[in-house]
Amino acid sequence: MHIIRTHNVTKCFQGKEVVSNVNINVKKGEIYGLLGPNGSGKTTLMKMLTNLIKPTAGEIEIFGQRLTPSSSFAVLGRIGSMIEFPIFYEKFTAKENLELHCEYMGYHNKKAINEVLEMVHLINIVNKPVENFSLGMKQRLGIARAIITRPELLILDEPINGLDPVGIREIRNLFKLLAKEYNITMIISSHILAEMEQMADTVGVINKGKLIEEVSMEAMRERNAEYIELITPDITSACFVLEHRLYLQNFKVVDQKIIRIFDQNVSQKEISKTLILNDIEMESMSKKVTSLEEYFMGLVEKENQNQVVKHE
Ligand SMILES: Nc1ncnc2c1ncn2[C@@H]1O[C@H](COP(=O)(O)OP(=O)(O)OP(=O)(O)O)[C@@H](O)[C@H]1O
Repeated sequence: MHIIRTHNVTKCFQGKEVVSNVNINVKKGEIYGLLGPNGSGKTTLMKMLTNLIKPTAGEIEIFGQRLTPSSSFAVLGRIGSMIEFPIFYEKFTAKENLELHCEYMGYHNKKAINEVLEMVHLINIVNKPVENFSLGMKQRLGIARAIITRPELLILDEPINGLDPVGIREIRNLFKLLAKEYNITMIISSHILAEMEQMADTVGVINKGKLIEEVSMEAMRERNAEYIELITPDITSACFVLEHRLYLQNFKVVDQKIIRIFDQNVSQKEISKTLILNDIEMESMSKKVTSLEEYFMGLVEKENQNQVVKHE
């Protein structure tokens, strides 16, 4: 079941498209990572999901219902969000800010405030005015405010901004807990691939307003496997030997001379010995790995090149 689906959602500012025909599909209970460089349209998309701005075209479906200005109140009550930098009443304490939020949301559970402050590790400073908070502390308080009413869906824009490495780890673990124990669906934006890698179940890659890939992390990791690259002028015979002498099944010819072998249970030594025995010439053999980073950079660069070609 999908919690969010967008259908060709588009947003223009002063005639310029900053989000173009985006179709995302967020499944119930998953952490969906919206990954893209700065300025790629992540915040704008999230603002549309939370009804802060209206799409220029396209439709948004949340909890199976079309998002409209009139239907939105009931829907938005089931969503917790933090878009851009969280804003608070600076003179008020963390506790008072959360009390005000609960009042506004009609959520009356006195215990929830301490529980949630504990979850984001702010319990020791509940009575300090927010104006004394660092960016990271405000970010944690923003997360606390987003989760306090136990929403079914969390929409968080760059939530780890301003956190130090320890803070990042704590918040990451909190998100995983919320997804797993409380079955909260989450869409989280970031420009840091490594962060998404450790958290997300599905990743949507956005660049220049366009969604260029939506893929499960599991499928991603499979693509990311190590392989042995073999360069040989005798590709047909080499393939024959790999298949019928070494009984390999998972290899791919990538060009006239190059074979990539993804089978993990064969060594380079074994391959070269068998090729030599079968009189097959070999130019080189090496172990390689495509990192996720390379893969995503490749995607973004390809998209950028396509646009250059289109403009020429
Ligand atoms: N209200 C606005 N009026 C005009 N242009 C806007 C407006 N809001 C955003 N933009 C432009 O839309 C593009 C996408 O911005 P957006 O903030 O959605 O990107 P982002 O991926 O969230 O980036 P960042 O991580 O830097 O916030 C940018 O070029 C930005 O300048």
